[in-house]
Amino acid sequence: MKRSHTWSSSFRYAFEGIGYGLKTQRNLRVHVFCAVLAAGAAAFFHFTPVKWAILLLTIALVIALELINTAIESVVDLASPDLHPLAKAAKDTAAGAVLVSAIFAVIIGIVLFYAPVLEWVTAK
Ligand SMILES: Nc1ncnc2c1ncn2[C@@H]1O[C@H](COP(=O)(O)OP(=O)(O)OP(=O)(O)O)[C@@H](O)[C@H]1O
Repeated sequence: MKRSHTWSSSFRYAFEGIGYGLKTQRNLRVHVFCAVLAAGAAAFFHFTPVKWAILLLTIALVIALELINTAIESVVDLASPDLHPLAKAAKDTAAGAVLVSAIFAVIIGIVLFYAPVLEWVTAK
């Protein structure tokens, strides 16, 4: 395959990868949906720049790990179409990385939103 190293082609391939992930991975679509909801709520509660930074970093981490997980799944399926304990280990640990980030994202979400939601509910 001919390889090109221009900036525009690198971006295009990266966006093709994101598109592939969105098309094939339901979990990635769920993460993106939750990220949009969280960003909307952050705008509603007028998050400070620091809270925005924490929220956006958390969103980026979960989505990036989901994309890496998809990449690992593809490589494993290519390299080991038959069952193999190392193929299982690769897929399961990659999935574990996504799970760890998702669990901590929920905890961070609670920390960030608890006070403003409580204030909003009690002010009504
Ligand atoms: N080649 C393999 N050898 C051994 N175990 C495997 C192999 N492929 C998959 N598995 C096991 O089956 C599980 C499910 O794999 P499967 O390929 O169905 O889904 P996935 O690609 O890991 O995830 P997703 O459903 O998000 O695409 C893996 O987590 C792993 O435990």
